[in-house]
Amino acid sequence: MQALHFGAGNIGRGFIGKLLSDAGIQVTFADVNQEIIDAIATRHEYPVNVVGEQSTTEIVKNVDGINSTSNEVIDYIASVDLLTTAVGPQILARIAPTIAQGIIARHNRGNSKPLNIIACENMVRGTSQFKQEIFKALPEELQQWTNTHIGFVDSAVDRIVPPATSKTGDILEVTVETFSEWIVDETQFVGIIPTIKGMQPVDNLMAFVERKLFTLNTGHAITAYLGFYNGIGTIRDAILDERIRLIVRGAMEESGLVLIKRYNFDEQKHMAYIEKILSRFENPYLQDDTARVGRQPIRKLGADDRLIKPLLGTFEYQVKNTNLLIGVAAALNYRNNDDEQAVKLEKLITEKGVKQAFCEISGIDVNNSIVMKVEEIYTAMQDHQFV
Ligand SMILES: NC(=O)c1ccc[n+]([C@@H]2O[C@H](COP(=O)([O-])OP(=O)(O)OC[C@H]3O[C@@H](n4cnc5c(N)ncnc54)[C@H](O)[C@@H]3O)[C@@H](O)[C@H]2O)c1
Ligand SMILES: O=P(O)(O)OC[C@@H](O)[C@@H](O)[C@H](O)[C@H](O)CO
Repeated sequence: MQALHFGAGNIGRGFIGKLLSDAGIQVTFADVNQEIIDAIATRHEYPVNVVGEQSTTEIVKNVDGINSTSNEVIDYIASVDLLTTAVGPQILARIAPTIAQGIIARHNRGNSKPLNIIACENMVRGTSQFKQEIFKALPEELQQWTNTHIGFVDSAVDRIVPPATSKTGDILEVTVETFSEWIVDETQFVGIIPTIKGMQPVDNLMAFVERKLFTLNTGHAITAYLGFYNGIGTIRDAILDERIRLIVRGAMEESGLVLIKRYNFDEQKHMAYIEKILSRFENPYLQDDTARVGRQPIRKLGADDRLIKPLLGTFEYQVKNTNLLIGVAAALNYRNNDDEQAVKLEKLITEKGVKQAFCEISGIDVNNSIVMKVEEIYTAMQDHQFV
């Protein structure tokens, strides 16, 4: 089996590429970072440090690399069996026209073998959104053929992989936590579902996507924003601060009650899931900066993302939301001149006021009672009358 993976970054090398390669699949990475691609194409292998109480270094072998803007990519798409991505949600629309060209080439070459596409991004049904972008660039007469021969498989991915500095200066070396979870929607594959150790097919993906995004990522983001607010640089140090931990746990419990009601999760198991996540944030073997986890605050304040979607759920199911509201206000308080979206957020708040800025970003109606509460907490934080 052959796979083309877009994005040779942390998750690409440290998680998805590794699982595929471990399963005996020939993986080619496509990336815009020429230095990384050259290194992969020259060495055909790289080390992954799996760190925890028992740390190991594993070598991912038999991999290749190509520049994602080269024409060669089209040939790959025309022939591979699996196409995966871990590029970031904002990049999917950018690479969609290339995928469409590859599909056209696949069709024109008479390749009717199944191809499955899986976007491994922190998004709700990211592959389905990717499909829409790909279809915008496909001629109408090819759409039916594409629906028959190509599976667009949604997934949930969970493994904390921050950028790490290699002691030997190896630009391909990546450091990952021991935990990993890759869940895919078994109902969306075309052809036989490949057996890949560590990839779990399920028939109720939405429950898994929301459980992960609205627990781990909700808690992670709030840890990052409250950490930043308190001048703390790493997720571990932030979550070890008792005041922050209380709010983060509280926010995960609030979103948890929504999830329990929505998906009928077992309450005890869900609370254990939250505790496990808190211990993962504390991982002493990883250095994860609050700036990485807080990156792109406008995306994170979006209607379908980790802060607003669970907050709206608390109204739907009539559960408490004090801590989620603090998380949202902390996100609005995030300032980082190295983060394009943080700069844009600050500008929007300065120009329009926090209320208007928040409503524009989150899609929440200005008359919704949430808005006033968020504004109150935001202002208290601005006046340093907060944790
Ligand atoms: N790092 C984590 O802990 C983690 C865990 C789960 C999910 N994710 C998700 O995985 C995705 C990737 O995150 P990451 O942390 O690996 O980011 P990253 O920045 O380390 O990797 C992204 C890679 O995509 C490449 N890229 C950018 N534009 C491209 C293009 N046009 N074509 C090909 N490659 C391109 C970049 O050069 C980079 O190598 C995100 O959606 C993130 O939310 C990350
Ligand atoms: O990648 P983002 O920006 O959507 O979110 C930042 C982190 O919360 C995220 O990368 C986690 O580390 C990851 O989702 C763990 O599985």
